[in-house]
Amino acid sequence: MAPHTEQLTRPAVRLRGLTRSFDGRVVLDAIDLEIPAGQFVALLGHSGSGKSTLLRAVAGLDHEVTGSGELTAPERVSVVFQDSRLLPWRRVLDNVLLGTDGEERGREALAEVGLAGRERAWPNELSGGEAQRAALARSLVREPELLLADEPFGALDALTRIKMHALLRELWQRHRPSVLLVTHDVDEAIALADRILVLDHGRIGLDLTVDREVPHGDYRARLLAALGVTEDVR
Ligand SMILES: Nc1ncnc2c1ncn2[C@@H]1O[C@H](COP(=O)(O)OP(=O)(O)OP(=O)(O)O)[C@@H](O)[C@H]1O
Repeated sequence: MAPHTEQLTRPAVRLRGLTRSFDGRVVLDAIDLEIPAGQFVALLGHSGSGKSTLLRAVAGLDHEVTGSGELTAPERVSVVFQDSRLLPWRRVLDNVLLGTDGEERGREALAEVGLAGRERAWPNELSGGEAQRAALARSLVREPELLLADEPFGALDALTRIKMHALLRELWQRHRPSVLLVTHDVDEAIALADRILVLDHGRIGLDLTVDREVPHGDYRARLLAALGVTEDVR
């Protein structure tokens, strides 16, 4: 394969045999995974199934991961968490720019997330949804090849969450990073992702490609079944 073609088709993330144990308890059990460049992947699983552990490993935040194989991730990675993690003593624009230069790009990123005019606000003057918008702007400014998001909308009310879904999907379409989104929410996963993984007993139990033409309900039933949840309460 020509080097150029190889670069275009090389996966953004590649895990081979990724294993993680805590006190002898295996949480990630020899996981193999490839995420192509530009793909939007959601990671579902029960509480405690290891979703955050997997995300932290890919982010390079876990230095104790042992694997029989490899863990490859792009150089430019941004991480968004459930709380915005804005520094309270810096204004919104300064938070967005932290560790970078290019004020103009910071202003543009704030405008992209609907926060034009709030550059000089303090983080405690923002609502929860606005703070998460600022966190998205901070991640965008770094033009990440990979965006890792750990329950980024988990603390938001239902209406704000719907707006944030639309925003994230729009930003992804414009910038096309690969995305790995950790979520508990089956509907969020279907609304946003092109591929949904279910983590179960340390392994990827289901790897589902989402076709936007197929009704959401079809995926919902399969995902709930994979998660061992039944909706029939009669
Ligand atoms: N630093 C740690 N030390 C010990 N055990 C840990 C540590 N981090 C995670 N674990 C354990 O690993 C398992 C997976 O945790 P993880 O946070 O990855 O789950 P999760 O799927 O993200 O859960 P949730 O959906 O509740 O956030 C849990 O049993 C947790 O207690």
